[in-house]
Amino acid sequence: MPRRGDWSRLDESDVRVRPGKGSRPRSKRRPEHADAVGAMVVGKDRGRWTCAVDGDADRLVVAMRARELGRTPVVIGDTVELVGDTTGAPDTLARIVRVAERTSVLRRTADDTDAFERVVVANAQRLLIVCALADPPPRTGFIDRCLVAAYAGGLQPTLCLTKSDLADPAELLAQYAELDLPVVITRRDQEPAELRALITDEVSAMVGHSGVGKSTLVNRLVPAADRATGAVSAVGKGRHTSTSAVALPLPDGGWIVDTPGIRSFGLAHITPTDIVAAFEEFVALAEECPSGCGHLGPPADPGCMLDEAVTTGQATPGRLTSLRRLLSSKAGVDDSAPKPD
Ligand SMILES: Nc1nc2c(ncn2[C@@H]2O[C@H](COP(=O)(O)OP(=O)(O)OP(=O)(O)O)[C@@H](O)[C@H]2O)c(=O)[nH]1
Ligand SMILES: [Zn+2]
Repeated sequence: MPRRGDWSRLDESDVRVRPGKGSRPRSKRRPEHADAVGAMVVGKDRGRWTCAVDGDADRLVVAMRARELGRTPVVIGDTVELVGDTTGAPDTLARIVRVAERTSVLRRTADDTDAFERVVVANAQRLLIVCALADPPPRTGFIDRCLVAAYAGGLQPTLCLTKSDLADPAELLAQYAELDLPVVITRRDQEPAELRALITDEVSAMVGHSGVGKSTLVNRLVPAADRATGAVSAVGKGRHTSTSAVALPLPDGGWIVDTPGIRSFGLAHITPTDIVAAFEEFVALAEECPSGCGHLGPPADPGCMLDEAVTTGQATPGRLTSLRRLLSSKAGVDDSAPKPD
């Protein structure tokens, strides 16, 4: 359900996974791959990818990247084609020969040794932003950055507020009321039925600070997590949490992708326009703004037209405040990134 995002500005690595066009002849190997099987990447570990054939969690195959793909990034959630031994029998290894164009991308910020922002999850429909109502206290700065990353990457953001036995959600909810976000509230001692219903049959990526209760939720949602992830990664086992993302199959269909390695999101390439695109009632006015307008309003952007939407009643003041908060979270320094585990 990628509703937003400008796919013409993907990073260099995305370009290569696009289907070839133009006059270059198709690879000679292609007929050989006529029997390739489709699969979804559900795990990644040291040059090996675990793939679910036809998206079936019971048909896991370990694969390597075929040489012809070069260094084409292959990430969790990617739709790939496999050749070779795709039985999934022990000690077999298939080859990934194609990676489909992505419908959404969740990026993390490059670390010090990385020149580029990296896609960590592809094709997820939803970003579950997990935030505890207390212990640790909610950090709206982090939530806002997650929202920006979701809007820009084409994922539907959803707020998942945990530990409702410890604090009342009303105050936090009020801050997000204008965003039309799906919100679910959970607590350890209750079945997360509402959340389960929401994410079944979808691919959801999950993010949140350490200690907010992600593992507690995942164990509730995916009782068989260990079995399904097999050799690739052990998520939900406390301190030994892997730093790479892994997709876990939901019992009634769909996948949840835990992203323990994400400390902050790649927002560097996101423009104010990308964020405004998620706020439909402001889109037309934003086009009348002076070029380069950051849409923050005075004093930063004195010529900004967005206030006009409020004056004319097209938008509520709360929507504009919410939009500008997201715009400044992108512009500002993130002081609320989760610390490494
Ligand atoms: N009171 C209360 N405590 C909870 C709730 N959910 C989780 N906890 C506790 O919060 C602590 C952290 O929960 P985890 O599920 O390990 O949190 P996490 O987000 O997976 O943390 P990392 O593994 O560090 O990323 C544990 O002691 C949980 O028992 C809840 O709804 N209410
Ligand atoms: Zn403007």
